[in-house]
Amino acid sequence: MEQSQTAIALDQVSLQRQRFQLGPVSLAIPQGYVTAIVGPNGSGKSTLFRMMLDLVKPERGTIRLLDHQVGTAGDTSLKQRIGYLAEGPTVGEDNMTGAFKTAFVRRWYSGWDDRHYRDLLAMFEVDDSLKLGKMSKGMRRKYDFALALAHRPELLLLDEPSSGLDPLAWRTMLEVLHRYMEDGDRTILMASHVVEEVRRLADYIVFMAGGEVLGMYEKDELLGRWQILFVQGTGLTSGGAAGMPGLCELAPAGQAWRVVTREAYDAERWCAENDIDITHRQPMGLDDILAELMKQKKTGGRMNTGSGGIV
Ligand SMILES: Nc1ncnc2c1ncn2[C@@H]1O[C@H](COP(=O)(O)OP(=O)(O)OP(=O)(O)O)[C@@H](O)[C@H]1O
Repeated sequence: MEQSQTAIALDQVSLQRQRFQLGPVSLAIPQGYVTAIVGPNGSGKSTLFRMMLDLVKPERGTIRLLDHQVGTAGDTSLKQRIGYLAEGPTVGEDNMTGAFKTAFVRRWYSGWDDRHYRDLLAMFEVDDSLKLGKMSKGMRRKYDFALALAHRPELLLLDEPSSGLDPLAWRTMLEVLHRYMEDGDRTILMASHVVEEVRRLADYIVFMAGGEVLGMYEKDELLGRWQILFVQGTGLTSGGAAGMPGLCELAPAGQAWRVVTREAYDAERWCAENDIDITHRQPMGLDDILAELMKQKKTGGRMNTGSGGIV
Protein backbone atom coordinates (compact mmCIF):
# COMPACT_ATOMS: atom_id res chain seq x y z
CA MET A 1 0.00 0.00 0.00
CA GLU A 2 1.27 3.47 -0.92
CA GLN A 3 2.12 5.80 1.94
CA SER A 4 -1.04 7.69 2.74
CA GLN A 5 -2.89 8.91 5.77
CA THR A 6 -5.37 6.67 7.45
CA ALA A 7 -9.01 7.81 7.31
CA ILE A 8 -10.39 4.92 9.39
CA ALA A 9 -8.45 2.89 11.91
CA LEU A 10 -9.98 -0.09 13.67
CA ASP A 11 -7.89 -1.63 16.39
CA GLN A 12 -8.92 -5.05 17.73
CA VAL A 13 -12.62 -4.18 17.48
CA SER A 14 -14.94 -6.96 18.61
CA LEU A 15 -18.57 -7.58 19.39
CA GLN A 16 -20.37 -10.68 20.59
CA ARG A 17 -24.02 -11.37 19.76
CA GLN A 18 -25.95 -14.48 20.70
CA ARG A 19 -25.33 -16.11 17.30
CA PHE A 20 -22.60 -13.92 15.88
CA GLN A 21 -19.06 -12.95 16.76
CA LEU A 22 -17.54 -9.95 15.01
CA GLY A 23 -13.81 -9.56 15.11
CA PRO A 24 -11.42 -8.87 16.56
CA VAL A 25 -11.02 -6.65 13.49
CA SER A 26 -8.02 -4.42 12.87
CA LEU A 27 -8.03 -2.35 9.70
CA ALA A 28 -6.45 0.81 8.30
CA ILE A 29 -8.53 2.39 5.52
CA PRO A 30 -6.41 4.87 3.54
CA GLN A 31 -7.49 8.45 2.99
CA GLY A 32 -8.00 9.58 -0.60
CA TYR A 33 -9.07 6.17 -1.92
CA VAL A 34 -12.15 4.02 -2.37
CA THR A 35 -12.17 0.85 -0.29
CA ALA A 36 -14.86 -1.77 -0.78
CA ILE A 37 -15.85 -4.34 1.81
CA VAL A 38 -16.95 -7.50 0.08
CA GLY A 39 -18.47 -10.48 1.84
CA PRO A 40 -21.48 -12.77 1.96
CA ASN A 41 -24.73 -11.95 3.80
CA GLY A 42 -24.30 -11.79 7.54
CA SER A 43 -20.53 -11.32 7.47
CA GLY A 44 -20.77 -8.19 9.62
CA LYS A 45 -20.37 -5.37 7.10
CA SER A 46 -23.38 -3.31 8.25
CA THR A 47 -22.50 -3.91 11.89
CA LEU A 48 -19.05 -2.51 11.21
CA PHE A 49 -20.58 0.61 9.65
CA ARG A 50 -22.95 1.05 12.58
CA MET A 51 -20.03 0.82 14.99
CA MET A 52 -18.18 3.52 13.05
CA LEU A 53 -21.23 5.76 13.44
CA ASP A 54 -21.41 4.93 17.15
CA LEU A 55 -24.88 3.42 16.62
CA VAL A 56 -23.57 0.13 18.01
CA LYS A 57 -20.84 0.02 20.66
CA PRO A 58 -18.02 -2.47 20.24
CA GLU A 59 -17.27 -4.51 23.35
CA ARG A 60 -13.54 -4.23 22.81
CA GLY A 61 -11.16 -2.18 20.73
CA THR A 62 -11.11 1.36 19.38
CA ILE A 63 -12.32 3.02 16.19
CA ARG A 64 -10.79 6.24 14.88
CA LEU A 65 -12.36 8.19 12.01
CA LEU A 66 -10.46 11.16 10.57
CA ASP A 67 -8.17 11.10 13.60
CA HIS A 68 -11.01 11.24 16.09
CA GLN A 69 -11.83 8.38 18.43
CA VAL A 70 -15.47 7.37 17.97
CA GLY A 71 -17.60 7.44 21.13
CA THR A 72 -15.70 10.31 22.78
CA ALA A 73 -16.37 14.06 23.10
CA GLY A 74 -16.45 15.84 19.75
CA ASP A 75 -18.48 13.22 17.88
CA THR A 76 -20.96 15.90 16.71
CA SER A 77 -18.30 17.82 14.83
CA LEU A 78 -16.93 14.52 13.48
CA LYS A 79 -20.35 13.65 12.04
CA GLN A 80 -20.31 16.95 10.11
CA ARG A 81 -17.39 15.52 8.16
CA ILE A 82 -19.04 12.20 7.35
CA GLY A 83 -21.77 11.15 4.93
CA TYR A 84 -23.51 7.89 5.72
CA LEU A 85 -25.85 5.91 3.52
CA ALA A 86 -27.41 3.12 5.56
CA GLU A 87 -28.37 -0.21 4.04
CA GLY A 88 -32.07 0.66 4.07
CA PRO A 89 -34.35 3.66 4.66
CA THR A 90 -34.96 4.98 8.16
CA VAL A 91 -38.21 3.59 9.57
CA GLY A 92 -41.07 5.84 10.70
CA GLU A 93 -40.52 8.55 8.07
CA ASP A 94 -42.99 7.40 5.41
CA ASN A 95 -45.44 10.21 6.06
CA MET A 96 -43.00 13.10 5.67
CA THR A 97 -42.01 14.55 2.33
CA GLY A 98 -38.40 14.48 1.21
CA ALA A 99 -38.29 18.29 1.39
CA PHE A 100 -39.52 18.19 5.00
CA LYS A 101 -36.82 15.75 6.03
CA THR A 102 -34.17 17.73 4.16
CA ALA A 103 -35.18 20.95 5.94
CA PHE A 104 -34.65 19.11 9.22
CA VAL A 105 -31.36 17.39 8.28
CA ARG A 106 -29.65 20.41 6.72
CA ARG A 107 -29.74 22.27 10.03
CA TRP A 108 -27.22 19.78 11.44
CA TYR A 109 -24.60 20.53 8.81
CA SER A 110 -22.67 23.79 8.64
CA GLY A 111 -21.28 22.73 5.26
CA TRP A 112 -24.71 22.05 3.72
CA ASP A 113 -24.67 23.02 0.04
CA ASP A 114 -28.22 23.46 -1.19
CA ARG A 115 -27.18 23.93 -4.79
CA HIS A 116 -25.27 20.65 -4.70
CA TYR A 117 -28.31 18.94 -3.15
CA ARG A 118 -30.59 20.31 -5.91
CA ASP A 119 -28.06 19.24 -8.59
CA LEU A 120 -27.98 15.72 -7.18
CA LEU A 121 -31.78 15.52 -7.11
CA ALA A 122 -31.88 16.72 -10.72
CA MET A 123 -29.22 14.20 -11.83
CA PHE A 124 -31.12 11.39 -10.15
CA GLU A 125 -34.54 12.71 -11.26
CA VAL A 126 -35.88 12.74 -7.71
CA ASP A 127 -38.91 14.79 -6.71
CA ASP A 128 -38.42 15.61 -3.03
CA SER A 129 -41.94 17.04 -2.71
CA LEU A 130 -43.19 13.43 -2.60
CA LYS A 131 -43.81 11.69 0.69
CA LEU A 132 -40.96 9.28 1.40
CA GLY A 133 -43.41 6.39 1.71
CA LYS A 134 -44.79 7.18 -1.77
CA MET A 135 -41.38 7.15 -3.45
CA SER A 136 -40.37 3.99 -5.31
CA LYS A 137 -37.59 1.99 -3.65
CA GLY A 138 -35.05 3.31 -6.15
CA MET A 139 -36.18 6.94 -5.85
CA ARG A 140 -35.98 6.79 -2.09
CA ARG A 141 -32.47 5.36 -2.37
CA LYS A 142 -31.45 8.19 -4.68
CA TYR A 143 -32.99 10.74 -2.30
CA ASP A 144 -31.00 9.25 0.61
CA PHE A 145 -27.92 9.33 -1.56
CA ALA A 146 -28.33 13.06 -2.28
CA LEU A 147 -28.90 13.68 1.42
CA ALA A 148 -25.68 11.87 2.36
CA LEU A 149 -23.62 13.93 -0.09
CA ALA A 150 -25.13 17.41 0.15
CA HIS A 151 -22.92 18.63 2.98
CA ARG A 152 -19.80 17.70 1.01
CA PRO A 153 -18.38 15.24 3.54
CA GLU A 154 -14.71 14.26 3.66
CA LEU A 155 -15.59 10.64 4.29
CA LEU A 156 -18.43 8.67 2.76
CA LEU A 157 -19.66 5.46 4.34
CA LEU A 158 -21.92 3.66 1.88
CA ASP A 159 -23.70 0.46 2.83
CA GLU A 160 -24.70 -1.28 -0.40
CA PRO A 161 -25.25 2.02 -2.21
CA SER A 162 -26.76 0.63 -5.41
CA SER A 163 -29.40 -1.50 -3.73
CA GLY A 164 -32.68 -0.90 -5.62
CA LEU A 165 -31.19 1.31 -8.36
CA ASP A 166 -32.03 0.69 -12.01
CA PRO A 167 -29.10 0.45 -14.47
CA LEU A 168 -29.37 4.11 -15.48
CA ALA A 169 -29.46 5.36 -11.89
CA TRP A 170 -26.57 3.00 -11.14
CA ARG A 171 -24.48 4.66 -13.83
CA THR A 172 -25.37 8.08 -12.48
CA MET A 173 -24.31 6.93 -9.03
CA LEU A 174 -20.92 5.79 -10.36
CA GLU A 175 -20.48 9.16 -12.06
CA VAL A 176 -21.41 11.04 -8.87
CA LEU A 177 -18.94 8.97 -6.86
CA HIS A 178 -16.15 9.44 -9.41
CA ARG A 179 -16.74 13.20 -9.27
CA TYR A 180 -16.80 13.10 -5.48
CA MET A 181 -13.34 11.50 -5.51
CA GLU A 182 -11.88 14.13 -7.85
CA ASP A 183 -10.93 16.16 -4.79
CA GLY A 184 -8.01 13.91 -3.88
CA ASP A 185 -8.38 13.98 -0.09
CA ARG A 186 -11.77 12.35 0.04
CA THR A 187 -12.37 8.79 1.11
CA ILE A 188 -15.10 6.25 0.45
CA LEU A 189 -15.68 3.06 2.39
CA MET A 190 -18.45 1.04 0.84
CA ALA A 191 -19.97 -2.39 1.32
CA SER A 192 -21.10 -3.97 -1.92
CA HIS A 193 -22.32 -7.20 -3.42
CA VAL A 194 -22.08 -5.81 -6.95
CA VAL A 195 -18.85 -7.09 -8.41
CA GLU A 196 -18.91 -4.66 -11.34
CA GLU A 197 -19.31 -1.68 -9.01
CA VAL A 198 -16.36 -2.81 -6.91
CA ARG A 199 -14.28 -3.41 -10.03
CA ARG A 200 -15.05 0.07 -11.37
CA LEU A 201 -14.78 2.07 -8.15
CA ALA A 202 -12.54 0.43 -5.60
CA ASP A 203 -8.81 0.96 -5.11
CA TYR A 204 -8.67 -1.46 -2.18
CA ILE A 205 -10.78 -4.47 -1.27
CA VAL A 206 -11.47 -5.87 2.18
CA PHE A 207 -12.84 -9.42 2.19
CA MET A 208 -15.04 -10.31 5.15
CA ALA A 209 -16.79 -13.55 6.13
CA GLY A 210 -18.33 -14.78 9.34
CA GLY A 211 -17.39 -11.63 11.26
CA GLU A 212 -13.73 -11.91 10.29
CA VAL A 213 -11.58 -9.92 7.90
CA LEU A 214 -9.98 -12.40 5.50
CA GLY A 215 -7.63 -9.79 4.07
CA MET A 216 -7.23 -6.33 2.56
CA TYR A 217 -5.71 -5.99 -0.88
CA GLU A 218 -4.89 -3.42 -3.51
CA LYS A 219 -7.41 -4.27 -6.24
CA ASP A 220 -5.20 -4.29 -9.35
CA GLU A 221 -2.50 -6.26 -7.58
CA LEU A 222 -5.07 -8.74 -6.31
CA LEU A 223 -6.52 -9.29 -9.78
CA GLY A 224 -3.01 -9.68 -11.21
CA ARG A 225 -1.93 -12.20 -8.59
CA TRP A 226 -4.96 -14.47 -8.62
CA GLN A 227 -5.07 -16.39 -11.89
CA ILE A 228 -6.26 -19.67 -13.31
CA LEU A 229 -3.46 -21.29 -15.29
CA PHE A 230 -3.67 -24.34 -17.53
CA VAL A 231 -0.30 -26.05 -17.44
CA GLN A 232 1.31 -28.97 -19.24
CA GLY A 233 4.70 -30.62 -18.92
CA THR A 234 6.34 -33.94 -19.63
CA GLY A 235 5.77 -36.21 -16.68
CA LEU A 236 3.96 -33.50 -14.71
CA THR A 237 2.05 -35.09 -11.84
CA SER A 238 -0.24 -33.59 -9.23
CA GLY A 239 2.58 -34.07 -6.70
CA GLY A 240 4.98 -32.20 -9.02
CA ALA A 241 2.55 -29.35 -9.63
CA ALA A 242 1.96 -29.04 -5.89
CA GLY A 243 5.29 -27.18 -5.64
CA MET A 244 3.92 -24.25 -7.61
CA PRO A 245 3.97 -20.97 -5.63
CA GLY A 246 0.60 -19.79 -4.30
CA LEU A 247 -1.19 -22.94 -5.41
CA CYS A 248 -4.80 -23.05 -4.18
CA GLU A 249 -6.50 -25.56 -6.45
CA LEU A 250 -5.28 -28.25 -8.78
CA ALA A 251 -7.43 -30.40 -11.06
CA PRO A 252 -6.81 -32.42 -14.22
CA ALA A 253 -8.15 -30.75 -17.39
CA GLY A 254 -7.76 -33.15 -20.34
CA GLN A 255 -4.04 -33.43 -21.11
CA ALA A 256 -3.29 -30.44 -18.89
CA TRP A 257 -3.76 -29.33 -15.28
CA ARG A 258 -6.00 -26.49 -14.23
CA VAL A 259 -4.42 -24.62 -11.35
CA VAL A 260 -5.61 -21.68 -9.28
CA THR A 261 -2.75 -19.62 -7.94
CA ARG A 262 -2.68 -16.57 -5.72
CA GLU A 263 0.91 -15.81 -6.76
CA ALA A 264 0.65 -15.74 -10.55
CA TYR A 265 3.97 -13.91 -11.14
CA ASP A 266 5.97 -16.37 -9.03
CA ALA A 267 3.99 -19.31 -10.44
CA GLU A 268 4.86 -18.30 -14.00
CA ARG A 269 8.55 -18.03 -13.13
CA TRP A 270 8.38 -21.42 -11.43
CA CYS A 271 6.77 -22.96 -14.55
CA ALA A 272 9.54 -21.54 -16.76
CA GLU A 273 12.22 -22.94 -14.43
CA ASN A 274 10.56 -26.35 -14.36
CA ASP A 275 9.91 -26.77 -18.12
CA ILE A 276 6.16 -26.49 -17.66
CA ASP A 277 4.14 -24.84 -20.42
CA ILE A 278 1.32 -22.48 -19.59
CA THR A 279 -1.20 -23.15 -22.36
CA HIS A 280 -3.86 -20.71 -21.19
CA ARG A 281 -4.31 -17.96 -18.59
CA GLN A 282 -7.68 -16.95 -17.20
CA PRO A 283 -8.20 -13.99 -14.87
CA MET A 284 -10.36 -14.58 -11.80
CA GLY A 285 -13.39 -12.53 -10.81
CA LEU A 286 -13.64 -10.97 -7.37
CA ASP A 287 -16.46 -13.34 -6.44
CA ASP A 288 -14.28 -16.35 -7.35
CA ILE A 289 -11.41 -14.95 -5.29
CA LEU A 290 -13.71 -14.46 -2.30
CA ALA A 291 -14.98 -18.04 -2.70
CA GLU A 292 -11.37 -19.31 -2.73
CA LEU A 293 -10.45 -17.27 0.36
CA MET A 294 -13.49 -18.64 2.18
CA LYS A 295 -12.58 -22.21 1.16
CA GLN A 296 -9.06 -21.66 2.47
CA LYS A 297 -10.43 -20.29 5.73
CA LYS A 298 -12.48 -23.48 6.17
CA THR A 299 -9.57 -25.78 5.31
CA GLY A 300 -7.06 -23.79 7.35
CA GLY A 301 -5.21 -22.67 4.20
CA ARG A 302 -4.65 -26.17 2.80
CA MET A 303 -4.86 -26.71 -0.91
CA ASN A 304 -7.90 -28.24 -2.60
CA THR A 305 -6.99 -30.94 -5.13
CA GLY A 306 -10.34 -30.69 -6.88
CA SER A 307 -11.17 -34.36 -6.26
CA GLY A 308 -12.43 -33.49 -2.82
CA GLY A 309 -9.04 -34.29 -1.31
CA ILE A 310 -6.81 -31.87 0.52
CA VAL A 311 -3.03 -31.83 0.37
N1 LIG B 1 -29.19 -5.92 16.41
C1 LIG B 1 -28.73 -7.16 16.26
N2 LIG B 1 -28.86 -8.06 17.24
C2 LIG B 1 -28.40 -9.31 17.10
N3 LIG B 1 -27.76 -9.74 16.00
C3 LIG B 1 -27.61 -8.89 14.98
C4 LIG B 1 -28.07 -7.54 15.04
N4 LIG B 1 -27.77 -6.93 13.89
C5 LIG B 1 -27.14 -7.86 13.13
N5 LIG B 1 -27.06 -9.02 13.78
C6 LIG B 1 -26.42 -10.23 13.27
O1 LIG B 1 -25.09 -9.89 12.98
C7 LIG B 1 -24.62 -10.61 11.85
C8 LIG B 1 -24.02 -9.63 10.87
O2 LIG B 1 -25.04 -8.85 10.29
P1 LIG B 1 -24.73 -7.63 9.31
O3 LIG B 1 -26.04 -7.02 8.95
O4 LIG B 1 -23.70 -6.78 9.92
O5 LIG B 1 -24.08 -8.40 8.07
P2 LIG B 1 -23.85 -7.88 6.58
O6 LIG B 1 -22.49 -8.40 6.19
O7 LIG B 1 -24.08 -6.43 6.46
O8 LIG B 1 -24.96 -8.71 5.80
P3 LIG B 1 -25.78 -8.34 4.44
O9 LIG B 1 -24.81 -8.55 3.31
O10 LIG B 1 -26.87 -9.35 4.43
O11 LIG B 1 -26.27 -6.94 4.55
C9 LIG B 1 -25.81 -11.40 11.33
O12 LIG B 1 -25.67 -12.73 11.78
C10 LIG B 1 -27.00 -10.73 11.96
O13 LIG B 1 -28.02 -11.67 12.16
